[in-house]
Amino acid sequence: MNSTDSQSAQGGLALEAVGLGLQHQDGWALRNCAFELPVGRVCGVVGPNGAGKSTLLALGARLLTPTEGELRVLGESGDTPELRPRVGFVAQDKPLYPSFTVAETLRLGRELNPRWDQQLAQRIVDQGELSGKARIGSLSGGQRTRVALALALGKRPELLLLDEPMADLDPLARHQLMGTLMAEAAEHGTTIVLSSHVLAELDGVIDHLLLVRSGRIMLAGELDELLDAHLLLTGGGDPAQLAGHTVVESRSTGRRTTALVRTGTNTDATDAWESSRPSLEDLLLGYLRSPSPADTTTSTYSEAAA
Ligand SMILES: Nc1ncnc2c1ncn2[C@@H]1O[C@H](COP(=O)(O)OP(=O)(O)OP(=O)(O)O)[C@@H](O)[C@H]1O
Repeated sequence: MNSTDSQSAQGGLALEAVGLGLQHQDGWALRNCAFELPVGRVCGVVGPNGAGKSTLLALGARLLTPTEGELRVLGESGDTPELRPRVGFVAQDKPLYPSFTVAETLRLGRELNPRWDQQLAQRIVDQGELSGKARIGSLSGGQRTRVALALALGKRPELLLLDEPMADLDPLARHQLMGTLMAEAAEHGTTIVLSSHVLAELDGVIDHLLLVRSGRIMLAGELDELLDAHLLLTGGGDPAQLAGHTVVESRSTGRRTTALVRTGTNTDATDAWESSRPSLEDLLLGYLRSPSPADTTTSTYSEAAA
């Protein structure tokens, strides 16, 4: 058993991608991805439309099979019967049986899942004031999302994969359900991986980040470490002074330049600049605006920083 196997077997890693790629007829949705997500983290998956976020989550849920490489889930390489009850997945389109009532949907969850938590699932449904007799097909998009989250959380998975879970929820429901998710993570150590385009929704919630762009992992790691390793610099200095750092992205308006840099060893070079720790939004926008990763991407933050 190599060191990676033993770490996974001890439950150290919820996800571990090695040379992961998924090819569709038209091209690669993900290519050469490598990252590790330790158990117990709340991980945000961020990236532009078409970046590969849903593909990554569907690979984790074993709805897709890699074309190359692998994505180990809770230490398991393939789609084993033992893995299924341990992983919950809410897809972007929240597929549920439209002819079932809410109560029948929860009953199905109870019958299919050995660790089913009826109280939790029922509480999530009740908070949305949904009648057990209502048919799924008659619910609004946000109400269906609530039922889908009740099903996924009621399963009591060790790993919860959520593809844009909050997109069609009203602000109160969003706040309520995010609170329930965080309480779940804190109480049971559930690993939560959620994709979102709403950066404000992730701020203060996630402690791990995966930034996907053009099918590549641009950044992966603990959020605090990533933020600590970058600086947001503002000034009228010569951008050539930033040579001691790796400039992720810079913009100039008039004589002022703002640059997001990965800090290097030569910090004297930036004395002439105002510097601050970037916010999550600064970090994400900087990387999303930076030149295309297609030819230059490295697979993990630590490699990228090397
Ligand atoms: N079934 C499919 N057949 C062919 N190509 C596909 C299929 N599903 C996804 N793709 C392509 O794979 C790439 C990644 O798609 P994916 O849905 O994973 O992106 P995403 O980051 O989730 O996007 P969004 O933010 O818009 O949901 C895109 O180029 C998309 O066109």
